[in-house]
Amino acid sequence: MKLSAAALDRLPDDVDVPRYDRSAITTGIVHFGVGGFHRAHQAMYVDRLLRTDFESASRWGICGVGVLPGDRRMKDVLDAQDCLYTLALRHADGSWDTSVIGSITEYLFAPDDPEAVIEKLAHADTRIVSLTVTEGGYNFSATTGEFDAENPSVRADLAPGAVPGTTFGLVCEALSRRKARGLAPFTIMSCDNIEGNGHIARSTFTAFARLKDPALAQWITDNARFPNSMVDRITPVTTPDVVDELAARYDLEDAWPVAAEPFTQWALEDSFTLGRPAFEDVGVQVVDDVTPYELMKLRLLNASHQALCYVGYLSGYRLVHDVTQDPLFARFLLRYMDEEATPTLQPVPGIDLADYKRTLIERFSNPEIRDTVARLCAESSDRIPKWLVPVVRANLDSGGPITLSATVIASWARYAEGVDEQGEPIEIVDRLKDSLVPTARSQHDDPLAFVRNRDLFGDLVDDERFRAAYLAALDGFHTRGARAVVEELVNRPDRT
Ligand SMILES: NC(=O)c1ccc[n+]([C@@H]2O[C@H](COP(=O)([O-])OP(=O)(O)OC[C@H]3O[C@@H](n4cnc5c(N)ncnc54)[C@H](O)[C@@H]3O)[C@@H](O)[C@H]2O)c1
Ligand SMILES: O=P(O)(O)OC[C@@H](O)[C@@H](O)[C@H](O)[C@H](O)CO
Repeated sequence: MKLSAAALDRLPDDVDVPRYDRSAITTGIVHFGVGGFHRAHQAMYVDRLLRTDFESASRWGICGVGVLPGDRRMKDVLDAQDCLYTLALRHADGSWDTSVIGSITEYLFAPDDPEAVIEKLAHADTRIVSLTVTEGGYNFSATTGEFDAENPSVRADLAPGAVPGTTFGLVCEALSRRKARGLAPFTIMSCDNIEGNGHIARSTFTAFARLKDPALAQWITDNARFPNSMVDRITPVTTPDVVDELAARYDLEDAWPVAAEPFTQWALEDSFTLGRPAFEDVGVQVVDDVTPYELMKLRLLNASHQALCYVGYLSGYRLVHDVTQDPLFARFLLRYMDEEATPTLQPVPGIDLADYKRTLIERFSNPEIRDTVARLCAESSDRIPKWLVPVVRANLDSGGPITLSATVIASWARYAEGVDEQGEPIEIVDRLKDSLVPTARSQHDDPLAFVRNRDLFGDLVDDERFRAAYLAALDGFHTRGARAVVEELVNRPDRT
C-alpha cells in the first residue's frame, strides 16, 4: 500500500500513525535541509507535540525547503505521499518502533520557485526558520570564523538584482520584506553539529546581509534571535533494505523512509523572537546555556566518529558497528574520550559522563543501525576542524595529552591519500578533495604537507608537541598500518 493520507487508516496497528487533523495545521516553521536527520529529529518532536496537544501545536506545522538540485527528489517523494513519511527506530534486538510522521505539511523546492519560498518566509505565520544544512552549509572558516563571500553561489546572490538561490539569499530577502512590512524577524534555529551553532548562524547570516544591505544587517543584529542547540540521534543514509523491510513487515510502500537509532536528545537554548512550540513537553531540554551539552556531544560523539572512521576504514571495516564491536577500537575510543576529550569539557548538568561514554559505545555498536563508515568519512574538511582541532588546541593550551587526537588527524591525512592499505582506491567525498588528495599524496616526501593548511588546522603545525605526535602516527600508518598504530596506542600506559 503506497503511503498517503488516505492510506493511514488501512495501515496495521503496529505502525503508529498521526490521527490529528493535518488540514487544520498552519505553517509556523520553515525548515531548510529536509534530509534524514531533520525527519528523524525535529519533525518527529513536532509530530509528538501535535499528537499530545494539537491545539497549541497546530500553529507550528513545518514547511520544508530544498535549495540544492539533489533536493528535487525529496520534493517529488513528499508531493506523492502528502508530505508523509515513515520513521523506523531500530533497536539492537531487531525490533522496530515504526511511525508515520505528519508534521511536515508542505515542501517547496527553491530552484523551481524562489519567490514562493521568499513569500513563505516573509509570511506573518512563519516564526521560526530552522536549518540542517550540514556543517559546510554555513560557508565560514572554522579557524578564522570568517564568512566566505567568495563562494560562487554566495557571490551570485550578492549581485545587484539577483534572484536568490542560497539559504542566505532567500532568508535575507525575506527578512528585508518583513522589515519593510513592519513584521518582526523570525528566529533562526540552527540544528547542525557545529559548536555554537546559533552564534555561527548569527554571524554568517548577518555577514551576508551586511554585504547586501548594511541597514538590514543592523536590523537583524538588533532584533533577531539565533538559539544555540545540541542535537543528537544517529541517522544513517536511508538504504533500499529499509524500503524493502517496511514493505515486508507492514505492506507499506514509502519511497523515502528514514531509519534511526532509538536514542534521541535535543538541548535547546530558550531564545526565540516570536515564541516557540512547547518542546519541553515532549522531552526537549530547554536550557539557558547549551554550551556544556554541545561540547560533550561534539567532542565525545562526533569526534569519536572521526576517531573510528579512518582507522576503521583502513583496517577493512565498512560498517560502524563492526568497528566498535572490535574491542581494540572500542578501547581506542574510550581512551580518546577519557584522556583527551573529557578534560576539555565543562560539567554537564544532569549527565553522568562515564555513563554517557559507555552508552556511546553501545549506540555505535547497535548492529541494526548499519551506519556506514563512508558516511562518517565524508566531508572531513568540515568535521575535523570543527570537532577535533578544538580538542587539540585546548589540550595544547592546558598542557594536556594530545597523542590520540593528533593520531586521528593523521588518520584522516593517510585516508585522504585515496588509496587503502591493499592499494585499492578510496572514494574521497569532500568538497576540497581536489586539493586535499594531491597534498596528502605529497606527504610521503613532505610529511607535514597536509597539516600546513592553516584554513583547516590553524597554527597546530607550529607546535612542537603536536608535530611530534602527528609525525609519529603518520609514519606508523605508512609503515605498519592503521590497526598496528591503534594497537600500540591502546597498549601504551602513558598519557602524552
Ligand atoms: N545524520 C545524523 O546522524 C545527524 C545527527 C545530528 C545532527 N545532524 C546534522 O544534520 C545535518 C544533515 O544531516 P542529514 O543526515 O540530514 O544529511 P542529509 O544529507 O540527509 O540532508 C542534508 C540536507 O542539507 C541540504 N544541504 C546540504 N548543503 C546545503 C547547503 N549548502 N545549502 C542548503 N542546503 C544544504 C541537502 O540538500 C539536504 O537536504 C548534518 O550535517 C548535521 O549537522 C545529523
Ligand atoms: O552529520 P554530520 O556531518 O554532522 O556528522 C556525521 C556524524 O558524526 C553525525 O551525523 C552523527 O551521527 C550525529 O551527530 C549523531 O547525533
